[in-house]
Amino acid sequence: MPEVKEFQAETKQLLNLIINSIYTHKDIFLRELISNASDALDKIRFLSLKDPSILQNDTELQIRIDIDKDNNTLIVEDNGIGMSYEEVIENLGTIAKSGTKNFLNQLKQAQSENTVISLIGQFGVGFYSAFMVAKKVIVETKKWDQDKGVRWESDGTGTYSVEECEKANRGTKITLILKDDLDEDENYLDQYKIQELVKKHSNYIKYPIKMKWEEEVEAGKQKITVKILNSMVPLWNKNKEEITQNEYNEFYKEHFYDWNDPFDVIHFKAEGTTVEFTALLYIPSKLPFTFFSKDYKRGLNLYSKNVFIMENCEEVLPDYLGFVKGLVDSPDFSLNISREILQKNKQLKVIRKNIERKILDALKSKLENEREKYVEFWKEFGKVIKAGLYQNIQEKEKVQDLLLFESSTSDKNMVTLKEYISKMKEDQGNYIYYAVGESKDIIENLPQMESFKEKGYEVLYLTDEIDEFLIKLMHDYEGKEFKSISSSNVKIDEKFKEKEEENKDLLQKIKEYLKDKVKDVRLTDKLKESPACIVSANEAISLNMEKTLKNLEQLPFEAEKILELNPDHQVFKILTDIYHKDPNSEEIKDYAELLYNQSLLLEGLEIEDKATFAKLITKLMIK
Ligand SMILES: Nc1ncnc2c1ncn2[C@@H]1O[C@H](COP(=O)(O)OP(=O)(O)OP(=O)(O)O)[C@@H](O)[C@H]1O
Repeated sequence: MPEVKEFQAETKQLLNLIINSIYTHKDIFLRELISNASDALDKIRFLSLKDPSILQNDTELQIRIDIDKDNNTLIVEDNGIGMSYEEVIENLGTIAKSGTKNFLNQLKQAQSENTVISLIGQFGVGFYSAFMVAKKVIVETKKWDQDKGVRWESDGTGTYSVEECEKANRGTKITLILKDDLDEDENYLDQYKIQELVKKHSNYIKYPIKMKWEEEVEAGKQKITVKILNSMVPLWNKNKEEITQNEYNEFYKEHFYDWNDPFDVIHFKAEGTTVEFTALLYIPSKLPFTFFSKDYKRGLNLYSKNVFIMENCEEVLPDYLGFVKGLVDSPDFSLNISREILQKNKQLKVIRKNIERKILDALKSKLENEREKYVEFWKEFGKVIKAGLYQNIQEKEKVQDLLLFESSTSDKNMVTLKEYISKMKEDQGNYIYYAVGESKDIIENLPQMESFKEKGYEVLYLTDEIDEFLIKLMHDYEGKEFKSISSSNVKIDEKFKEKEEENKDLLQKIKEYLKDKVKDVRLTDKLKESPACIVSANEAISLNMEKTLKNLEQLPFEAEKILELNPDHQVFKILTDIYHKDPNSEEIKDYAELLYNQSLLLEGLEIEDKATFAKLITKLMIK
């Protein structure tokens, strides 16, 4: 006679909730049962390492799934370690986990199904999840060292029965008599559905998961074979030496939905640290087109001993490396890890740190050893890395050496900051000079570039909108300060100070004419060929930043401008002549307008009064 026993009070409550509150996510029951079977196989395999004879003649460790449509049942069976009578009662009648009470209290207060699922996810209901899909569950099990088997049966509503039984083979057979009201997409008697679930959640279980497979070979003729549903050996658990580049690439394309081969593969095992884990990471070669949209999912997939547990876990990947794809497998992850728990998890922080370092090392190595490939990569992902660095400027030290720039002396391989400072001229001072503009061409034609070229100082070309914001935030590299060539206080030579003094009155006059347009009019020694340029009076907001911010409608005011004149230019000489003849000459005003507007044009800025500018040019032409 079977013994009828009550479930422990907590188990009863839990079962009640599972049966009555969960309508979605039911698929995971199969993963839970397969994972338990795999654990049971691990245990017997472990014992057999010491004493192979305990396997007797049942040596192929495996999991079998059987579909019995006639009886509406699904069976998951293993030849693992099995359970004794006491163990069955202990394991399948109670919840031995600490925190059960607290968990159940929270569960009772949960308002929505999502909260219930999330809580259950955190706690892990394992075996009991079978009751999400089954109206009755029968467990027949035989422990490896026992003669008799045990049969356990329950409908999940309060009691279960347990009795000794005859069972030929070692291991556990779980029979689910499926609920009658399952949805159409919950057809667990369909071989394709089961195959899909196994592939999705348990593909890398290391024991074969076998199922009878029916196929129509000819019209009306069925063939039945036994199919192994899972691929078993996860690529990431193989030795690196055994994996070809092609295998790595195929795995990437299959799992991460990319047509292109990855730019780089990083595969490593971390042992001896506080957390043991294996990571297989891919740096794509092309930026996904959804990357900047909210549809793009960052993060790595998590596995625990080959069992898939979560997609796109953001916690293991720093934000600024969000384009990296891949997975992490750690025996330390709980199968039912939830997002809430993840955020507080210390192990994940360790993993994240390790992963970050490996990715940065890989990128650095590409930069050093395969420069051309790295330049290609940079052209795709540079913006992302810069944006990431901008948001986490505290990461500066780690990332700054990965940055590449075009510059006045670089070739197609561009230049790193390290290379820049190694080439600095002795009389250049402590400055890394940069120029901002929409393109290389525009920058090269900036009047301010002239004297830098002459002096042979390298100038970084900042052509991405984010560049100047980033550079300003970085402030310096290895103690060398970033300095814009358009900055109003860049002085290459001090000699011209006297000249400024000599021409004070003229400069004042021009300033009066340009009243609201400029904050100041000065002389500069930055110009060679050009008579004048415009710079920003404010170090914090340059003219280019003004342009960007205006486009984003982020800036309600204009950057204050300074007009700088080249005292060695013919135009300036003419101006001084006019001024000396007649300090109130109208012509000075015309020149002031022309120089100001011409400088705006060269900076790529709008001329405010185009008609007057055109008139002045005409006037000049017929003079
Ligand atoms: N197929 C099986 N073979 C042997 N023992 C099993 C099997 N399935 C379950 N058990 C035993 O029942 C226990 C309870 O299983 P359950 O799935 O509820 O929790 P768990 O596996 O310990 O935890 P979790 O599933 O949350 O990781 C297991 O720890 C195991 O001892």
